[in-house]
Amino acid sequence: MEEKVQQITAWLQDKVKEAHVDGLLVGVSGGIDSAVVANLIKKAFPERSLGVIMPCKSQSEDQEHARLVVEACDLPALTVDLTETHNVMFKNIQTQLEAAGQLNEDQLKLADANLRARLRMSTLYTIATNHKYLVVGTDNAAEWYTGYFTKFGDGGVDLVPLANLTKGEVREMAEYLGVPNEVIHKQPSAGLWEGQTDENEMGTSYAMIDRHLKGEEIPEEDRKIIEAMHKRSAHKRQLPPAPPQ
Ligand SMILES: Nc1ncnc2c1ncn2[C@@H]1O[C@H](COP(=O)(O)OP(=O)(O)OC[C@H]2O[C@@H]([n+]3cccc(C(=O)O)c3)[C@H](O)[C@@H]2O)[C@@H](O)[C@H]1O
Ligand SMILES: Nc1ncnc2c1ncn2[C@@H]1O[C@H](COP(=O)(O)OP(=O)(O)OP(=O)(O)O)[C@@H](O)[C@H]1O
Ligand SMILES: [Mg+2]
Repeated sequence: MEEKVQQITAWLQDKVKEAHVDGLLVGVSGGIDSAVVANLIKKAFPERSLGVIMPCKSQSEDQEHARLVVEACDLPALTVDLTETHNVMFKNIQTQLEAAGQLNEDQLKLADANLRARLRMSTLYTIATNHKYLVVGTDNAAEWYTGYFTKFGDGGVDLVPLANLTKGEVREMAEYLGVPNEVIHKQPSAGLWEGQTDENEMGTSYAMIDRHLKGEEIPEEDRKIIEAMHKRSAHKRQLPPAPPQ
């Protein structure tokens, strides 16, 4: 882990130099992935890194955990509450759809959730522009492979330092970096709706995805779910297609 942390830290420093920017920032949710990235950007740029905490109807426990994370690694942090912004924007869109007779109730929860992720992205880029920093993403190999992120939301970032680490390796790195225990041991959740956990929504577990990524045998049912997610999300890992010339 020591070597991996050093490699990623050096890579972050190279990327900032190449981009001629001044530093790095990350959205800190109170979950393990952003906790690890918070520690890595602080190591890479002790004086030029920032955490942004963006509650959006979030559970207060998550906010507490986010604070614990930034305090434990001494990362300066800003809090931007997006609850009101989200309410106003989502209600406005919903009203127009309703008036036009086009509202699809079945998609409401997902649309609401993805808007939160995209408001966070917009907030991070606004702050990044202000500071001349890059936006650092938190997707790990399991999320990247399955496309378990919002396109142009939490997937809309400049660098993805954990993209080659399985969820298990992220956990190991979190332990090595001294991420608070309560953050390491809670259920992974995107916090997109009440009671949501990643594993409930996906219908498989990070342990299974990790094993599949390492080339190990897993039950056929899990393999099918994972491969279907991978195929369905191919567009998220590519640039938007344009017609041939
Ligand atoms: N073939 C294709 N070619 C080009 N574009 C295509 C496309 N198929 C869909 N699209 C576009 O992509 C959109 C669907 O993708 P997207 O908007 O991402 O939405 P979608 O993949 O449906 O939902 C996002 C998923 O990521 C999860 N998530 C989100 C945020 C954070 C986390 C977390 O772990 O923290 C997890 C969330 O719970 C949900 O399951 C469609 O609305 C359409 O615009
Ligand atoms: N309330 C929030 N404040 C700031 N950033 C957030 C918030 N919610 C989500 N994010 C950003 O979106 C990313 C994606 O969320 P995701 O749930 O995958 O990661 P995590 O919360 O760090 O870890 P876990 O998967 O274990 O919950 C977060 O890592 C973080 O960068
Ligand atoms: Mg989370």
